[in-house]
Formats: sequence, structure tokens, C-alpha cells
Amino acid sequence: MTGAARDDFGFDHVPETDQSFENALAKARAGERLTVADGVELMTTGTDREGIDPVRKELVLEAADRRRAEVVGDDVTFVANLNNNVTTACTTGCLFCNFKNTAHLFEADSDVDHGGFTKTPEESRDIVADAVEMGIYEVTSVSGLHPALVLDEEHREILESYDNPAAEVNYKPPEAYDTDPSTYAAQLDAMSVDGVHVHSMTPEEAHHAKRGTDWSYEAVYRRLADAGLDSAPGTAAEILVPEVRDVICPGKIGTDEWVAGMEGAMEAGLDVTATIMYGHVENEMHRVMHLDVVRDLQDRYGGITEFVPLSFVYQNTPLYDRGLVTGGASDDEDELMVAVSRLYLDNVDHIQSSWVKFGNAKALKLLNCGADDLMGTILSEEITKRAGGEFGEFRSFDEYVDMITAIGRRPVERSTDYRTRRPLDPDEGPHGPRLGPRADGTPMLERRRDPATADD
Ligand SMILES: C[S@@+](CC[C@H](N)C(=O)[O-])C[C@H]1O[C@@H](n2cnc3c(N)ncnc32)[C@H](O)[C@@H]1O
Ligand SMILES: Nc1c(NC[C@H](O)[C@H](O)[C@H](O)CO)[nH]c(=O)[nH]c1=O
Ligand SMILES: N[C@@H](Cc1ccc(O)cc1)C(=O)O
Ligand code: SF4
Repeated sequence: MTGAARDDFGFDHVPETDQSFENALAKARAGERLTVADGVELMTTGTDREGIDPVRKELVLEAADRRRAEVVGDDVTFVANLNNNVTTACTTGCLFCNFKNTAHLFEADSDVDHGGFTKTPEESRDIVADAVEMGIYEVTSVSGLHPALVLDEEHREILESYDNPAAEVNYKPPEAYDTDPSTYAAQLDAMSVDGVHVHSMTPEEAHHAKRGTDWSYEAVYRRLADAGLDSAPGTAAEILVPEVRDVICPGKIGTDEWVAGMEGAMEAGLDVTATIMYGHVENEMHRVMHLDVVRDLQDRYGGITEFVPLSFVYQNTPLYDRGLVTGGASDDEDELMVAVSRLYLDNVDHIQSSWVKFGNAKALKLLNCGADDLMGTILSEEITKRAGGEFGEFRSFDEYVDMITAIGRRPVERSTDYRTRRPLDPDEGPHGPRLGPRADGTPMLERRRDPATADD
């Protein structure tokens, strides 16, 4: 069970079905497409029993592990990447999030120490350039919805033409703030150092980048791609069921808008990822309804490269402070979430196990429950850390090779889109990235940029 007193929320959707666990398991084993009822039976290990049945759970995990082996084999992939988030200033106020700081604290006339940050494009460029020198080839960038952040100067002009931009379109000019984040286009351009793959602009951020205009998501993502964007993270998904969003993120875009944003990104030719953030107030029916939205989207567009189950980190969040939850997902729930994702999403090849969210031991265990990807080196982490997560901000290639070989699988360095893959030989260390523009196999931390030769 999660820490939430779930029935306190009076949800319309509850984990009840007219399917049996045995039938659902038989369908999963046979590779048949699952219904929502099947998924709920597997996720709950049977709605006919209270709690998780340990024997049934093992049967679900085994079916998912077998499916993983059939679909992608025994390789475990990971990427050499950097997280560079531009700003923590946000006006949305999601109750599960402690990444953001209230945007008005960043105003030039505020003297409250908010503990957050806003980077200029020049600062972003320097941070990415240092990491490229260390061998990375992907930068992941997700940010708060800063009122001065706009798509580009044309977007700024439109927002400034409103009578009361702050109230009507959540816009305030950069002069109002202590640091000017400039535009999304300028940030993406700055982060595109040496052709590094820029993974950024969630549907929530794309919505912010089109506020006050009648531009389509496709048009916005095309402009972002022209500025340097290569693929988009499908975070902001949380739980794609309105009654759950009403509780945990009433200020956020709705389910339909998230889907429209993802469609726009794929129409613009970009790959996307999809996520679920679970283990808070939602129940197993909501989780499977979410999987159904993702599977349907993938049937229609086919551009989702991976699905990422993000286990809710509860410690420092408003949901926990206010007593709406008393904890996060249990180990059983994490395992079943990954396994049912693998079995339900028969059209998504890769399921990611996040060491940031789970720590090493559980992240490895989840590679035997249906997951096949172990995320990236990231070098810096703000979202989970600020929420109270304690699993660090970096994994080296040597740690990756040791961990993956320890569970009898083959470590493979991959590109963001999984199209380029390089297996690593455990006997030939030390290990470092080779796919990056400046990568030559040297371990990442040994290659910090020497400022004296930075412009070579
Ligand atoms: C922090 S937001 C940044 C990007 C943008 N503001 C947005 O909402 O899409 C990115 C994602 O981090 C995840 N996240 C935030 N707080 C979390 C928490 N406490 N535990 C787990 N995931 C969290 C959510 O899935 C959220 O959509
Ligand atoms: N799962 C988490 C990720 N995943 C993203 C990957 O690291 C990477 O960007 C990938 O190549 C996309 O395909 N990133 C985080 O910062 N935190 C996570 O929990
Ligand atoms: N950075 C997000 C997670 C994330 C980013 C990009 C992805 O493609 C997937 C997940 C977090 O830590 O929660
Ligand atoms: S999840 Fe994103 S939109 Fe919501 S408060 Fe956090 S940073 Fe802002």
C-alpha cells in the first residue's frame, strides 16, 4: 500500500473489475493485448484478495521479465548525459513538487532568500560545454514555469501586447527579476554545444511557450527544434486521470492537453519519452488508466522511445506536509508498476529503471521485473534531491559496468534515441563514454575541462 488513505479522496475510479487474476496472467503470458481490467488484476495481484499476494506477484514479475527478454534481449542500456535545469522559479504550485520556488521571490525587489536559481543562456552553455568535455552527448533540461520565460522575441511581443500580461497570460518582463532567463529558444541554442542531443520541453513547458497565442503545439515544437531541441521528455504526465490531477496538481495542464502536447512534438518529428509519477494519492485503477492513455498515444504516433515509472519522493512535499499522504510506494508496488508497464505497453520497447528514484539495489532488481534501461550519468540532480531523495547525482561508467555485470547482463552505452548502441567489455576498464562529440573512453570525472585550454 502507499502511504495515502486512498478512500479519503472519494475517487470515482477504484480498482474493481470483473476479470480474474488467473485469466489476466494467462493473457499476459501469451502476449495478448491487455485490457484495463487485466492490468488492474495484475497490478493488485488480484482484486479478490486484500493486499499484495507474494506468490502471485512473483508470477507477474516473471511474465514481465520474460517479455523484456523477448522484446529487447539481455542488454542493459544507459546514456552519458547531464541534467541542466534552467530555473526553479514556477507559478504552478503542484503539491507533489519541491523543485520549484514561488516565482515572485525571484523578483528584483524581493529580498527573501529562496534557495533557488535561474541561469542565463551563457551560464547554461558553460555548464554544458564542461560536461561535453567530460564525454556526455545528451543534456536533459526541465524547468519551472518562470513568468519571464517565453518561446522567442516574437512570443514576447505578443505577451507584452496584452493589457495586463501578469494576470492574463502569466507574463512579467525580465527587468522584474534578479536574473533574466532569456527565451526558451536562446537556452536551447546555448545548450546545443558541439551537436549534443538536447532533451527538453515537457508538454507543460511547451504550453508555457505558447501561452497567450493561438499557435499549435506542432508549430511551437518546430520552432523549438529549429533552435536546437532534439527530443522531448514526457514528464508532467503524473497520473493522466483528471480526478487525480485535481488533487495533486490542479494548476497543471490536463490529461488531454498533455496528450495534445506529445502529439505536437511527434508531429514536429521529435522523439518523446513518457512517464508516470505514482505512489501518492492514486490507486491501481488510475495507474492502469494512465498506461492505457500512453499505449493509445503510441498506437497512433509511435514516437515514444521509453516509458519511465517515477516513484513519488514524498519527504519534503506539500502532499506530505499537509497529511494527504504518509509515504510513497512500497517495494512491491514499485516492482508491479514496472512489470505491468512492460506487459501493458506492448508497443513501447524500453522501460527505464531510475536509480535517482530507487537507489542502486532496487533499480537493479527492477531490471529483473521488466525494465531494460538504467537511465544516465546525469551529473546533477535537483528534482529528487529537493524532494528528499538520497541516491546522489552521478553514476560513473565503471559503476554502471560493475552493477550491470553483477546481475549477469550486458552493459551497453546508448544514444538518447536508442538507435546507436555500444556494448562495453567488463574486462577492459576503466570505462568512459565513447559516443559523445569529445568522448574517447576516458572516465568522465578524469576529463573535467581545463579552463586554460577551454577554447581549443
Ligand atoms: C519538476 S517538473 C519540471 C518540468 C515542468 N515544470 C513540468 O512540470 O513538466 C518535472 C517532473 O518531475 C517529477 N517530479 C516532481 N516532483 C517529484 C517528486 N516529489 N517525486 C517524483 N517525481 C517528481 C514530475 O513528474 C514532474 O512532472
Ligand atoms: N528517470 C529519470 C531521468 N531519465 C532521463 C534519462 O536520464 C535520459 O534523459 C534519457 O536518455 C531519455 O531517454 N532523468 C532524471 O533526471 N531523473 C529520473 O528519475
Ligand atoms: N528529470 C525528471 C525525469 C525525467 C526526465 C526526462 C525523461 O525523459 C524522463 C524522466 C525527474 O527527475 O523526475
Ligand atoms: S512539477 Fe513542474 S509545473 Fe509543477 S510546480 Fe514543479 S516545476 Fe512547477
